[in-house]
Amino acid sequence: MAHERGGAARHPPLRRHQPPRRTRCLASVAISAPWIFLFAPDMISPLLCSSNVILLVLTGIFQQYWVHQVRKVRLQGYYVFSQKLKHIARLPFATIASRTALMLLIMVCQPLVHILSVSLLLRIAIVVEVTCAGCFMGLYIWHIHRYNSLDGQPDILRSLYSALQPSNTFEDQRYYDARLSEQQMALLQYQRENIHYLSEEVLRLQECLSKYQRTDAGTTPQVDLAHLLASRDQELRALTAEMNQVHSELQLARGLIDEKDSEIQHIRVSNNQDNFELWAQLWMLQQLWLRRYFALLIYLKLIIEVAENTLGGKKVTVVFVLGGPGSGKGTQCANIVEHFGFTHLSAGDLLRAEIKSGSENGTMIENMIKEGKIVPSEVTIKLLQEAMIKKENDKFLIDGFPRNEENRAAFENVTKISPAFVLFFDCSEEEMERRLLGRNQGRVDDNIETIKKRFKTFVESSLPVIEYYNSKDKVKKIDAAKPIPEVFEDVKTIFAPYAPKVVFHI
Ligand SMILES: Nc1ncnc2c1ncn2[C@@H]1O[C@H](COP(=O)(O)OP(=O)(O)OP(=O)(O)O)[C@@H](O)[C@H]1O
Ligand SMILES: Nc1ccn([C@@H]2O[C@H](COP(=O)(O)O)[C@@H](O)[C@H]2O)c(=O)n1
Repeated sequence: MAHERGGAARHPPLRRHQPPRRTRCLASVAISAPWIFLFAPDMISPLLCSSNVILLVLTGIFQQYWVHQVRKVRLQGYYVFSQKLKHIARLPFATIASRTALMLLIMVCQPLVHILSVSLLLRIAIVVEVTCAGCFMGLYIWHIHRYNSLDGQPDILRSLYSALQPSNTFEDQRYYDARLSEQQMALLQYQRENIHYLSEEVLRLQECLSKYQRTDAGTTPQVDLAHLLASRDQELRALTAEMNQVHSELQLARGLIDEKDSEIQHIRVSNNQDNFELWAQLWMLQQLWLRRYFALLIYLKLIIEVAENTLGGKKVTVVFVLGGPGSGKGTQCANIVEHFGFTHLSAGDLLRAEIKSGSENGTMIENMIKEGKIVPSEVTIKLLQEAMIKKENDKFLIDGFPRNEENRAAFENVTKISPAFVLFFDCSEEEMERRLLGRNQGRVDDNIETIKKRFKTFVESSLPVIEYYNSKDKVKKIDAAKPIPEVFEDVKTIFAPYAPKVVFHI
């Protein structure tokens, strides 16, 4: 962006303007009039006055042309510079107008003027007038020359926002109070269009959000989970496609501007002003696309934010609790629930409940558990999603999940939920084995044969998942070999940010 603008700024389209030859001729005639008309002294004063009036008219026309040029400088985005030029462009006309008025006054007051002859006074007036006008013209030409060698960037954006900026100095105040140029107005118009566009997008977003809202006061949301997730995925895909399209259109616009930049360089030599207009249009077009592009990026960010870590219309916090079998995950989760208000979802418990419910997957799950193997992800994820939706809470401890890479990837893909962190209970196999054999809860997998298989599965499949989250700096490791209360002290430190807020009742 800066490149394009800079490029354009390096090749300003204005050319240096000389005062028309006619004006110069008239000025010389006016200066030499008193001497030309020596043979007819009575003619000098009226002739001087009339030539001055003609000069005034011509300067007026010439001023119009300059003002038009200044407008082009402003349109190009050099607002401050055009403000300076605007005043200078008016000075020659103002000088000639005031001198003409003075000359006419001298003529009218002729009988009262005794100090110097009228003719001499007129000559002095015209010399001063021509000198001043010449100086101002020179100043204008010098400024134009400076402008043509200008390497800065247009200050249009500064002037556009100037009205919104607080100002301290008087100069600033004058600058801010200056009337908005047409270019500024155009940019404001584009901003308005963009705001309109954004508000439409916000409405669309709100519509999307309403789908996630609960429809009754009960605990069960009236929304089909699969449909909800599918439509969210579709929205994301559509938006990404739209953004890609806008991006390619933006590239196209940039390409065109680059092309026109080189043309403008050529035009600068040939003094063709038409393509400058084209450049201005392209610059505006690029601005439009850029604004649209950024608006889309913001929109995309919003959508992603909405899509991520959302379930049944609510933002959820998920903590994965991992560790070897018997490391004490379930024991500590119960404490966390009590102290920090989380909902505990044990993948193993959900699978065991599924067996008990007599579901068609029951036998398969039971066999997998007996073998210490990991049940296919879709079964476990479905159970977890259902459990999460059923609960009112928005803070979940997911215990014993993800157990392998497939579990992890599938959960993130399907739910778009990533854990706030992973709580890892680190314990030796000897200690875990001792605890499992002493658990005495009648579990089919708490026998030495299955325990050995479960340890193997943990090392081969679950540890890589912990490694994965560790590489993302998400693992909080706990020494789980310590006694239960000591382990919980460490756990408490980690969960301190999730402590329920103390409410003071008056
Ligand atoms: N820090 C500890 N010190 C001693 N015993 C513990 C400790 N933590 C838990 N235990 C005991 O070890 C046994 C297993 O604990 P727990 O069920 O919490 O482990 P787990 O990690 O959830 O196991 P699994 O993965 O098999 O479900 C329980 O009998 C429990 O009372
Ligand atoms: N994500 C999971 C979690 C558990 N399993 C199976 O359940 C068994 C018991 O799990 P615990 O967490 O209670 O120890 C486990 O050995 C697995 O067979 C699973 O498949 N997937």
